[in-house]
Amino acid sequence: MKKLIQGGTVVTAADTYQADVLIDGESVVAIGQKLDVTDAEVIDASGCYLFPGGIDPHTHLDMPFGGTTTADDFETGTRAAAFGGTTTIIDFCLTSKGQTLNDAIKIWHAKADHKAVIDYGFHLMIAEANDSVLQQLEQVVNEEGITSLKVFMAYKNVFQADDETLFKTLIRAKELGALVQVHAENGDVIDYLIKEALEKGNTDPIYHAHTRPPVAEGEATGRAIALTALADSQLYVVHVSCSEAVQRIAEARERGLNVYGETCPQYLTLDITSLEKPDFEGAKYVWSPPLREKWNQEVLWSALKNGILQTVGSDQCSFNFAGQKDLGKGDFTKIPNGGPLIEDRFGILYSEGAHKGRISLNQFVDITSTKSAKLFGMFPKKGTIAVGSDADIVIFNPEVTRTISATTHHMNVDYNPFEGMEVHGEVVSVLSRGTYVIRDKQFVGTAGNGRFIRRNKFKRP
Ligand SMILES: NC(=O)NCCC(=O)O
Ligand SMILES: [Zn+2]
Ligand SMILES: [Zn+2]
Repeated sequence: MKKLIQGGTVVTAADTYQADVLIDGESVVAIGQKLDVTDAEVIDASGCYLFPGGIDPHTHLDMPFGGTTTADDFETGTRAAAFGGTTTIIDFCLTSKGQTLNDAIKIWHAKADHKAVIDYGFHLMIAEANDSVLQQLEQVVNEEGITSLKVFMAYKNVFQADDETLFKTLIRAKELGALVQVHAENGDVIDYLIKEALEKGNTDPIYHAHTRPPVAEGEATGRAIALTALADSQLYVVHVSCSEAVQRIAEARERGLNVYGETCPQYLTLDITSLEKPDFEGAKYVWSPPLREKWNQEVLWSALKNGILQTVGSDQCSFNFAGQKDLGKGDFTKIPNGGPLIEDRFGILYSEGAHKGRISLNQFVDITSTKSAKLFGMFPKKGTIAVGSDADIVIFNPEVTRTISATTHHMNVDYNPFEGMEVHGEVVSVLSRGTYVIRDKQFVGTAGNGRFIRRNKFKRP
């Protein structure tokens, strides 16, 4: 049966207007004032915004990391994402040296297919760029629809790749029409600083931050940009945390380079002091790059507002405090890096961004949905509310305030880094390709209903 959403305010990256939205099957088929439809289920959205479903461009679900595996898998993670207003995620498919890319992708499909409750795509990690891998990439991009490739410049002896690998990946990506992503921190320098800290007996969580200084992020960001310019390619810097990196991206964009950047809710709202919490609680706040001095937050907000950074990803990478984060008691290097954010990314951006006037309502949509759809080859099927687009729609009540807590969140993890934070606005219902996933704040979705998205090649937005 068709669905007619009545009385809501449609918000896209470009416009805000009152209209009814008619859905037939998986798509939006009409938008207009007082649509005259008799054979549709009517959904009353009076007083609510209708946002395009959020697109989270950065998640790690069911990922082995730091000697353990993330607490959320594709079922719990995508369910929590839907509760928070996200209808599409792009997860990072890991690879290792010697493994064929196809084998790695098969493993990631086995984790996701039959489990995801919302749509999903994959980015592909590049561990090495030998002739075989570079040749296999043709099939990955052209047939699998995996059109973004990730190179880690940090995590020495784990994921870190060298500059040759990054440079070759940039050149191949340009040939094939893929976007290269980097985790930009200087892993060699960090490795040195870590050894020095441990030798001095500095083992508490705060030393995670002290051994990963902003200059290590700024340097790697600048280096990745320089290699991108040399390769005449395209680059997306993930989880930008500090002014040093923002400056490099701003300069690159001013020069007309094809360079984009993402930040995350934690860098916009939390700061380095959280790592000093007593009783090892600082471990809950261990991300790489680390939380920074508070003044960086306003730099990041204005970079979002001014279009220097384009997206906000959750970098969802959840580990329980008990039994996982505590692997690093007595040695901060053993704390699994990452946190649970897939559920709160959208809501925090609305509340701290649009509600507080740091970004406009349309920018909120652009940053949480539209730009990711454009950069990652899904627009206009995803990322907007328009005739012909997938009916991925969030019905959002801006009038309510609520408090974030691990006791009420839906992620499979025993803490929430934003515990006690009051946020404005609440997701009421979520439709994924025309089907309810969340209805009146209750989960009504089905594991396996999420569809793998073969994405289009990179096109400069
Ligand atoms: N960011 C983080 O601390 N964990 C997830 C892995 C990564 O993105 O580097
Ligand atoms: Zn990273
Ligand atoms: Zn990540």
